[in-house]
Amino acid sequence: MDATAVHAGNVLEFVREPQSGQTRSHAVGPPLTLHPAIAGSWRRCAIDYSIDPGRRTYAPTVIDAAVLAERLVQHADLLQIAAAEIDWLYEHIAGSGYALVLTDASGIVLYEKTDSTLVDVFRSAGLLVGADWSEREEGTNGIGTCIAENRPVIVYREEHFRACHIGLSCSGAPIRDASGNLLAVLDASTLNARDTRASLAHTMALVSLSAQLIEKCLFLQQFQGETVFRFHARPEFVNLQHSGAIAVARDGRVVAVDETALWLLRAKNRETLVGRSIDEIFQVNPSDLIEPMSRTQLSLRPVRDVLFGRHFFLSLDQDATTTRAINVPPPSREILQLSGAVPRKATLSLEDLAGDDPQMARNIRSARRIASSRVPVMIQGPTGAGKEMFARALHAASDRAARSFVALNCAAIPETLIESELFGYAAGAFTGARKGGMKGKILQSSGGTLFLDEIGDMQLSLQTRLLRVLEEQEVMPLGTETPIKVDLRVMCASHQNLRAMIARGAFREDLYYRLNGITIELPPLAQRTDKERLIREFLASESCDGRPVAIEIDAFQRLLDYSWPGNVRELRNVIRTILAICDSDVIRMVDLPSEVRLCQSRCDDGGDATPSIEREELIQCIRECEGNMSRAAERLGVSRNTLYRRCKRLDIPLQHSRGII
Ligand SMILES: Nc1ncnc2c1ncn2[C@@H]1O[C@H](COP(=O)(O)OP(=O)(O)OP(=O)(O)O)[C@@H](O)[C@H]1O
Repeated sequence: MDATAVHAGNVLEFVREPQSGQTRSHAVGPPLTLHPAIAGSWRRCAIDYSIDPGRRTYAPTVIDAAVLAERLVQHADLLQIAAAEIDWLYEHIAGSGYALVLTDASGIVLYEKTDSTLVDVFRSAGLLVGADWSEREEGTNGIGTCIAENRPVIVYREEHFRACHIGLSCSGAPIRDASGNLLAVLDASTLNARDTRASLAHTMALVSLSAQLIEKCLFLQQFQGETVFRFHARPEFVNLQHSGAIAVARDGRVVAVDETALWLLRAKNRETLVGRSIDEIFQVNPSDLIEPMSRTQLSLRPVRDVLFGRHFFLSLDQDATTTRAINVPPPSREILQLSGAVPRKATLSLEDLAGDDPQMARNIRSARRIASSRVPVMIQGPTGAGKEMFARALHAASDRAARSFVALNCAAIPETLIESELFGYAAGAFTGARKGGMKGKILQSSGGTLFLDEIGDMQLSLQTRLLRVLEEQEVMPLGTETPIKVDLRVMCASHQNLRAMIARGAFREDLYYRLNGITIELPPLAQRTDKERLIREFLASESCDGRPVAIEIDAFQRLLDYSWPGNVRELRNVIRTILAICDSDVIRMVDLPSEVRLCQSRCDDGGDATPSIEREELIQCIRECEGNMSRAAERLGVSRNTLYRRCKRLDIPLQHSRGII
């Protein structure tokens, strides 16, 4: 017998036959309980590579320095992105005894990050730049086995084939290129004997998320300057890590898709998508899609996929042209101390929403004027911009404030249910109806306000019935014949272009005019000039333990510069997450979610549209302060550094002594 895998419960015995020289294995002792990936790897180690599992003396195999230098150059793009992500991940698991390792597709370590106190221990375990962790060299391990299996793999202590590695527990995840080929492996290894296999599942999840993010950044970098669409079933997730990415050539043909896109579209492999025209994947007109979206980059477009007809939101990627220069600058230690925590309000008033954004101020002026009238209000704006919030504030400012505000999201409930939800029904109106019948939303809102969210999703037949209710101010629940008088005030919201829907016959023109007494256009967050105020307010109101919040200027600036495709909702969620995970007194760049942190700030590249209103206001403020930048900064509630950065981003020329030239 040449080899016995005794260190994992006497599972396999490997025997080399003297005549043929071949190795055979057979089970001994308890039945085989190894994970299939580990069992497969052991087989390869024993049979294909003839590795002796018992040898305890160990020296890592390290490739020649010149070859290593070549590989580092070859993988420069990968390294730039991955190093930033690994450093971030490391910050979050620092002190827990882990080494984070990036290898190329052959298992050669290109980058590692280790607890400074454990550097020597991990080095002697072989986790050092240049070491070869292929399965052929080191037997079953988190890196080599991940490469061989081409999937995420946990290798827990005795599951390592070579006895010298059984102190290690490793979680390795593959990083693939845009064609789906293995490019690298990200691995987290620990020598901590207290970690269980179950606890490694959490590490594996973190490592897999980081690997996915690196993949996504590489994908966007590779297709920078080309048309890249991001999509997801939830609008808030578009442009985040969880969204799918599709690169499309000028003729509308798909050039590449990432792993998430495959998964979201339930495609078996890339071949089923690459080479097809985009309209064979989504129900869209390719020319419609690319042109208008590039003009209004922030808009999300609802689409359905051709194969299953499922809803997605699609957006043109805005960062695809900026990811090349991902360089995480050394964090500035300058800190912004914000005022003490402010209690969160359930409903904001129109005054609360006012801020100092000119468009919002106009909206609020219009809203106040018609607050107590029956004038129907149509609120338009991208997802998460605060349409419902605005409607609630308007209701609270009206003379109906003491009565109910009843909301119905026409996109969130099946078409078949909208009718009964809206109009209600009498007892026994249909099979399955509630015993006592149901008071519909229209009746519930009588005397108060009915808010119909995503009105564009209401089917035409219901639009006709709704129109009748509005005209006659009476409703007839299903299964009844007596109309009930109602006192209706309707507000609607939509992120769709209802006029375009009218042109296509998907929305009734007469209903549109009936609902559209005044239009409130909510701007995307990225275009609001009071973004800074909102960030400050969220940092104060979302701080759960009531402590005043402090944040590094650079992190604050990154929050200001991010494009916020999910608008105010996304901002609020991100700040909630930051406050929940930040365990020090100061929020730092590493506490920001990867999508925000890794977005190349617009002030760095200057490539985005200059918001002229912001520029004008800044110039005005500096002039009013006679060029005194400290005073101007104080007046704007920002640091001098932030003010200078903004001037640079908005291309405002300055003279050191007198502010604006
Ligand atoms: N001005 C604001 N101040 C504080 N929070 C806000 C503000 N605007 C929006 N929010 C928050 O953002 C979230 C999303 O707002 P809301 O639901 O009103 O957006 P929406 O435009 O109606 O979104 P959707 O199109 O997805 O229905 C809300 O939970 C609210 O807490």
